[in-house]
Amino acid sequence: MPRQFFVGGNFKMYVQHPPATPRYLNGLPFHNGSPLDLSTQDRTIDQNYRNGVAESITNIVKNLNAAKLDPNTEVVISPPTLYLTLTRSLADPKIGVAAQNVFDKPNGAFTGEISVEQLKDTKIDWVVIGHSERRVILKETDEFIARKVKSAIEGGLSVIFCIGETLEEREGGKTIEVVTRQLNAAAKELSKEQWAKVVIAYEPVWAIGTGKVATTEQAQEVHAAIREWLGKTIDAQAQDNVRIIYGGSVSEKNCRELATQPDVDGFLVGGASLKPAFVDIINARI
Ligand SMILES: O=C[C@H](O)COP(=O)(O)O
Repeated sequence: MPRQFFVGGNFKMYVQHPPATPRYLNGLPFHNGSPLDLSTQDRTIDQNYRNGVAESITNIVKNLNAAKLDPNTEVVISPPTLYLTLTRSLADPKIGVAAQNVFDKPNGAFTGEISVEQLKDTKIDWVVIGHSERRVILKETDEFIARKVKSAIEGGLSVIFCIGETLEEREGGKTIEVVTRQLNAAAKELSKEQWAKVVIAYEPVWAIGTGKVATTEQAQEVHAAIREWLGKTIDAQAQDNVRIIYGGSVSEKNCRELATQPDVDGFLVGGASLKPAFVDIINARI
């Protein structure tokens, strides 16, 4: 059976439409691990904040509910934690909702964390784990991420498991080595059957939020290598069935060509998922 096309929308911590260039850390523009020149700051973020985050998320979800979406595409949106229940209550039941993070422990004194059970209790069925913004900025390790993937699946969640190399690693010819290391960490924790609950998101860090999308050839090459890894390390069923989606500056302009690649089973969209053009990306195959 062909793999169902999958499009995830990661709203990150954006308050509405993302700024053209930077994201912010400690009040400073921050971009893929490097501070940015303050003169590039896009001040629309401040204006958007005054619109109200709940209001903007409500509008995004209502637009999606009203849009004509490809019925063959699975759609999952991922708002900031505070807005998960609002999003779940508003979104059409056929649209999935994902948390952007979860902790690996089931219960206890872990200030600021959220558990798998708490997500399930609020009808959240998906979680994004291993995003490079958490790997790079918050220093999450392969092993910690793998434990979170395991806890999430054992608790009944499905996982969008993000992997990908930095620019330095790509330029050093280490892309496959890096994604293999990230995948191997998860393989140590998961049973073969548990891979059925995983969507792998290949997101080259140098393409995230930069406007620099991987070429179709670059994306296909890494996706094919991941699929080969699934066959060799997990089993033939995982190789055939696990969806491998691409993330990194996906837009309504580049999605159609990327979607023609045999091993690109969909997208994880950041900035563009907050814009009306997200519908075009969901409909990339029609
Ligand atoms: O989770 C989504 C990815 O980080 C891609 O973000 P982006 O589409 O803003 O480049």
